[in-house]
Amino acid sequence: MITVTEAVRLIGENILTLPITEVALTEANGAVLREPISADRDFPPFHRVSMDGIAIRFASFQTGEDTFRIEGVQLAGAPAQTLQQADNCLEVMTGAILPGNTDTVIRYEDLKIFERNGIRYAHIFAAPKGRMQNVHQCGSDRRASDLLIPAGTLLSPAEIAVIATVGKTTVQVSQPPRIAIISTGDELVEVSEMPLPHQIRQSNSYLLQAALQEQGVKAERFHLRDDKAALFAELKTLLSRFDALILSGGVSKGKADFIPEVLAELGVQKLFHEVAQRPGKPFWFGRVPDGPIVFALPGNPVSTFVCFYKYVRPWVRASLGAPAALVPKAILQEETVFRPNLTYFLPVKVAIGTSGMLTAKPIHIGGSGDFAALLSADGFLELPQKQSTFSAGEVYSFYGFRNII
Ligand SMILES: Nc1nc2c(c(=O)[nH]1)N[C@H]1C(S)=C(S)[C@@H](COP(=O)(O)OP(=O)(O)OC[C@H]3O[C@@H](n4cnc5c(N)ncnc54)[C@H](O)[C@@H]3O)O[C@H]1N2
Ligand code: MOO
Ligand SMILES: [Mg+2]
Repeated sequence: MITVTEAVRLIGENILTLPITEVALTEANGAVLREPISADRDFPPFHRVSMDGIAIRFASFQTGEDTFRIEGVQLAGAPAQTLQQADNCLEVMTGAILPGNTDTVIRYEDLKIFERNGIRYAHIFAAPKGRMQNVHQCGSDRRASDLLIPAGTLLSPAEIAVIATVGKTTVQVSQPPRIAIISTGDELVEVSEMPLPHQIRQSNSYLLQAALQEQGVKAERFHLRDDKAALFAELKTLLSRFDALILSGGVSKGKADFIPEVLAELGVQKLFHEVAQRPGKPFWFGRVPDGPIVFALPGNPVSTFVCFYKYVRPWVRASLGAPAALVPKAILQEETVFRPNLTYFLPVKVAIGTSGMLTAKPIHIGGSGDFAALLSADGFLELPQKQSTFSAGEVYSFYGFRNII
């Protein structure tokens, strides 16, 4: 049996190198960028008016002028006009290009427009502070050809907006790994079926599929019976078709727990079996040398859940080439005692305390088969192996499974 730290290390040594694929920008959110994105033009690409009002020449104001005849209107999206007479003005709108021969914008709030003899004037009553007031100057944010987004960035709406503005309709990203999710067990029937008294509907593969979907991976689901020959034949095919298999069930000590044996016969090299943790102790991990990775997770649903969030999710991110996710700490709210010499993943409900830190309230569950209890939880606190009493106020790593922050 190995420690949680050791398991994390061994998994970290078996990260996939995924090919690059080109996707539509509209499909790229959440993907990992595999090309650098540079500015095609200056940001902003022209002197951009940033307030609705009038544009003048500052020099005219400095000569004592405070009332300007309005020559016309410069709207956003219209080519630049040029002020004809130095002591006149043009009305300008936010987003418009600054008209030629002007260098200062005064907001409508700081002036009054009046009409005399059919001619419109703007009288300003708040002095402009200087040249280029209310002008977002060409190139002041970024310069053409500046690197904007390095390869390896996990794309969020902020990056999508910038990629759009540089004119890319498609973008190179990591191709998601091909993953097969395989539930095993003769007691399991499909969701659409009516289970007999000794059967249950299988849920783990749906849990895993949904959790992978959140990582941008569309995994295929399979179900296999507890039959050694069938497991051998089916897993053989799946190993040839996928980059990784995520199995659930059949890895403990039962008479029908054939998975470790069958994987060994198929040439999957065991990297570890059994991790000093609860839940999830019987976790098996291995790899076909230079080939697919196999996560064989314990079948109890809470164990499958914990192993996914602690081990599989970070592995998917690393394989995609994304930086590791931040693991926040949360303040334990109630004393918790756990004596076995194992790391304990405690289901908790989190909130934000008065200090702004996450607080974690333990959720009591009826063992690792009680996955309905997770409906009240937000994630797990990792309580270290070396300790057995965990006092209220102590701070531990939190692995969340809800989009709440
Ligand atoms: N003698 C021992 N027995 C067990 C040990 C042990 O150390 N010694 N470990 C226990 C622990 S801890 C766990 S966790 C389970 C792991 O069992 P397996 O990985 O072999 O999984 P199964 O036996 O196939 O199933 C366990 C349990 O989970 C249910 N299950 C399985 N797959 C699904 C699914 N897709 N959806 C919903 N539920 C599923 C299954 O029906 C069983 O109830 O072993 C303990 N035993
Ligand atoms: O560790 Mo098992 O994973 O308790 O249910
Ligand atoms: Mg079993």
